[in-house]
Amino acid sequence: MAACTDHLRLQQAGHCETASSLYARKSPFVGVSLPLRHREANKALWVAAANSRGSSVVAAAALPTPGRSVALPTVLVSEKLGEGGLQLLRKVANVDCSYNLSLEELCAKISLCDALIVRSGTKAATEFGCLVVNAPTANTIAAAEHGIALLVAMARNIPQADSTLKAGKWLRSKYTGVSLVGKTLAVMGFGKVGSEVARRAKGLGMTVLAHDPYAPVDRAHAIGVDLVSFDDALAQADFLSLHMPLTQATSKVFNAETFKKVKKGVRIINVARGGVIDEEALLQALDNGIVAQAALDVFTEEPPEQDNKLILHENVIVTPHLGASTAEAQEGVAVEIAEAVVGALQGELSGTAVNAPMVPREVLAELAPYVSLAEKLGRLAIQLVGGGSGVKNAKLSYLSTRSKDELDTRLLRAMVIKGLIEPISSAYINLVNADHVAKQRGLKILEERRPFDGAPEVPLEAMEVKIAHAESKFSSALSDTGDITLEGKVKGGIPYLSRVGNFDVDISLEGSVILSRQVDQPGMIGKVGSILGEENVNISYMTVGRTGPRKKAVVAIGVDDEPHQRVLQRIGSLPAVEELVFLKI
Ligand SMILES: NC(=O)C1=CN([C@@H]2O[C@H](COP(=O)(O)OP(=O)(O)OC[C@H]3O[C@@H](n4cnc5c(N)ncnc54)[C@H](O)[C@@H]3O)[C@@H](O)[C@H]2O)C=CC1
Ligand SMILES: O=C(O)C(=O)COP(=O)(O)O
Repeated sequence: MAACTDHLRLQQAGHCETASSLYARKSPFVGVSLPLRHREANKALWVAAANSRGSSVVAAAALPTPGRSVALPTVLVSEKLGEGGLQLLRKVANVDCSYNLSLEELCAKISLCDALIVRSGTKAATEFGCLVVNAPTANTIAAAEHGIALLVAMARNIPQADSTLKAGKWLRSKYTGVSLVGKTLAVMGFGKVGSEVARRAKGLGMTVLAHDPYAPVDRAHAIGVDLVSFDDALAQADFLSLHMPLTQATSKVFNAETFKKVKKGVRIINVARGGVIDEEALLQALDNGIVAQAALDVFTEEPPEQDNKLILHENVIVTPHLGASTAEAQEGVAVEIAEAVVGALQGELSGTAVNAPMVPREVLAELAPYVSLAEKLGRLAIQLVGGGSGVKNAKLSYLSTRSKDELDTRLLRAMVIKGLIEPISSAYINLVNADHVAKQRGLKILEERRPFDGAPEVPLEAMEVKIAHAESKFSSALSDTGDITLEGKVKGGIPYLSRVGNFDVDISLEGSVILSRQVDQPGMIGKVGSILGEENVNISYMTVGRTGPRKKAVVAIGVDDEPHQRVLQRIGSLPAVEELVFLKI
């Protein structure tokens, strides 16, 4: 397969990241990962696939930064896209339609563009923080119609009869078919395509069952379909039509064991993904008559080898992944994907993202200051780590009136991870890849909600970030449990640091801050202020958090610029100052 070869070549050339290898089917777009890797870390890239399982990748830089704007974006369309979609794109972007690029050309171009639209199958890019969106609905009917077309064509041997007649043979008895009316069709996967197939099969007078562990019973009943177990579906079906996605759970789910459970002479249609069938096992089942016929639009490897025995089998009819290939579907898909890309380029969140949780726009607006707080807490916490203890566990606590359903913390968690990891790595982190990167680095994130009896319109009263069992270069940041502990709040839309370790503070989280622990005594603020004044460092604020009068105090001094090391040493050498740290916010 060309795509695989290209992928291999990329890997051999050392360009490709394993985790970002893209599921490629008809085209060499596996190479997408290469330019992603070589892009500037924070430059947006969006890739869109104009189909239901393919993908579009959106530089998730746009996600955690509400209101971010992209000036004159360039969209690379590297597979044919309907005119309606192109027109939409041209309104907001430079559109480069380059359909027959070599892998190298594609890679060169992609590094200069903001979005890439392809037709089939990417599912990675997560590692690079690129949001993947797709066009999941516009080809549903086309795929369902193709399923029905294959069902009927298979039952009546139409492809075989057609080709033999064209070869001059008039074979009437050889191609006696089977009737559909009264037969049982089991729809495996009762989603968008499966339910449309079911609807149409009922119109053909078939009894339709469906197996789908996640489908709502009501929706099935509304179409007059019973949901049954996998084994019941196999046991009852005269025809099996496959419409589930290819996942870990469905990979080769139709295998030698499965074929032992089917009615002898069952007929199978697959317009989903080749990988849901163990093709070797199907070939055997066809050879020994367990499966009478198969109609396949999709294959494990696409395009398949020319001598593929399954494809050449006389009881198998095939099409080259044509499920979505109607003029209407392609135009619909073009518009659907173009709208998703336009929205994404304008900083909106896509409703069709496949690799990121979707946060509705109104929720995003409400959470915006907390998003900033979360990142800053993470960023400060990591700067407080010292010694060789490492960072293995971070615990995030949300003090809120809201229940789990009412406060979606995924975005906040992602931003804490961003704050924790970005300062210590070259990773670019956003909502898409935060959990992935944390996991990759062995950083465990625990979340906890603490109920708060306050105004329900405030999403979050306070947020706490703890780095568990870490050594700190500022020991006052450690709570009693030995964790680096920071708590923050949002006041008037502005993020504040409200606690450091056991010390209550009140620090607006902007600029930079010098934290010092000292003995609470008269004259200290003046002394520190004079040093900073002499050194021409502008103070934006100074706050004192103390354990009690004349006991320990943590003084936070907001400064506009990073002071010279000498300045910090001068403050640190004041007799009352016990420890000192400079933190960039
Ligand atoms: N041949 C072609 O050109 C086309 C192929 N497709 C493929 O058809 C398949 C279905 O697409 P849609 O209906 O749009 O997706 P969908 O997401 O709407 O439906 C998939 C259904 O499968 C169900 N499912 C998941 N795991 C399952 C399992 N283990 N057993 C049974 N059901 C399971 C889900 O609950 C869902 O209801 C996909 O694989 C898609 O890629 C879609 C369009 C065109
Ligand atoms: O939408 C899907 O899942 C498809 O398989 C269609 O892919 P295509 O757009 O025909 O490359």
